[in-house]
Amino acid sequence: MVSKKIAVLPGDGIGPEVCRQAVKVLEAVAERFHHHFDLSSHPVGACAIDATGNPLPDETLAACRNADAVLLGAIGDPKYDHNPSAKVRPEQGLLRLRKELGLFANIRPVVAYDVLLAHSPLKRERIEGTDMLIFRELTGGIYFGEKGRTADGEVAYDHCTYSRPEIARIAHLAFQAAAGRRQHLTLVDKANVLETSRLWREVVREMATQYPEVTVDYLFVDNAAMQVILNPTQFDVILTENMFGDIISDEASVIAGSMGLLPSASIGAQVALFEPIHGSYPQAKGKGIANPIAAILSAAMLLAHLELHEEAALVREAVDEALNNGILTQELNHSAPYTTEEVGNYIAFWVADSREKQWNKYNVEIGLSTII
Ligand SMILES: NC(=O)C1=CN([C@@H]2O[C@H](COP(=O)(O)OP(=O)(O)OC[C@H]3O[C@@H](n4cnc5c(N)ncnc54)[C@H](O)[C@@H]3O)[C@@H](O)[C@H]2O)C=CC1
Ligand SMILES: CC(C)CC(=O)C(=O)O
Ligand SMILES: [Mg+2]
Repeated sequence: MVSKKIAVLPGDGIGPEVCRQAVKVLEAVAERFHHHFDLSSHPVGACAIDATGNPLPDETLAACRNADAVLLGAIGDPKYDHNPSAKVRPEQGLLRLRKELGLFANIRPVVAYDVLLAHSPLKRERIEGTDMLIFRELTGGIYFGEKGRTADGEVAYDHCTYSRPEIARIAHLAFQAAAGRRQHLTLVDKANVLETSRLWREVVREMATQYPEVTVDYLFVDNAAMQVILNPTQFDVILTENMFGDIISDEASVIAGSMGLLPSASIGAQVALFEPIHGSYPQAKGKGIANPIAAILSAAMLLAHLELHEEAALVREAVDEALNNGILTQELNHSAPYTTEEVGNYIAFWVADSREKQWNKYNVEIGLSTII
């Protein structure tokens, strides 16, 4: 039995709906394994602005610092997206949270599920077998550089800066991951144009001598954007800066079949945070159509981070079971879609119950039930 404090930040739009399913699955894990998860909910994003005027209230940040792990839904609201002059924005809450917690590495696994190959608009033979890990730098680059306007408002700027230590710390993680996988790392940059990208290349090239077993490729981001959907099986670990990683990973979700399938882990020096790669998908809010699997797989990554590997494997197994049995939301199951809640219930039930199910199946298969 373990006892863990998990801060839950549902956020905006579909965030609360998908988070609820992930929490249900964590509760099923706690029940199954007799763990104690202290799950507390805190506002971030637009809902936090509405309640307090601050997209990251002090209380929320303190709860995250105090927790063993953080689970986040998504932030963002059209009332800010459609108001470019808004001074306080939901995204500032998430960016500040990442910075305050020192979450410099965002890890986004992308796989092509056999059972969903037909759901991707991409050709089956191109994507079959895809298994890549994207390491996206998360606390630097253009998202965090100085931004502003000239006095007359006619010129705007967003500065992109990277330091050698900022690049080195995530590059080490990516090399280590590659060493434990298929020993292949691709740095995605724009070194033909950007000075920051040239520094990324320099650092990675030097570091490569420390990881002789890892083959390193260098790819310009425009070419990478094409290669990721043209020939994704060539990639093992992709390492890239903040904005390129944001864009490339949304694109890569087409391989899996839906944005609603891709989880992520953000790690750094302190507490780690887990969130789906998608946003608050406001068009779907309250309709019960959002896919909760990205959030549930983020919870599985959270469990693995807490060294609860058997528990994480069970959640992934339950997700596979849902995929294999067509227990899917409408973007993946057009003919007989399940709701967000139904998919969550199926997975949580499977987690809570799977051992008995396997045991019963085992009994029947070897005839134990007739012997005993
Ligand atoms: N980490 C975060 O909290 C993020 C927040 N955002 C914010 O979210 C808001 C909406 O941004 P968008 O650009 O529309 O991106 P989005 O990721 O919310 O939605 C883009 C599209 O992806 C699909 N999608 C997303 N989540 C899905 C799910 N769970 N199930 C099925 N399909 C899903 C839908 O087709 C949707 O139209 C904005 O305010 C934006 O700033 C965007 C990205 C990340
Ligand atoms: C909403 C942004 C701050 C970031 C984003 O799109 C992401 O982290 O995927
Ligand atoms: Mg994004």
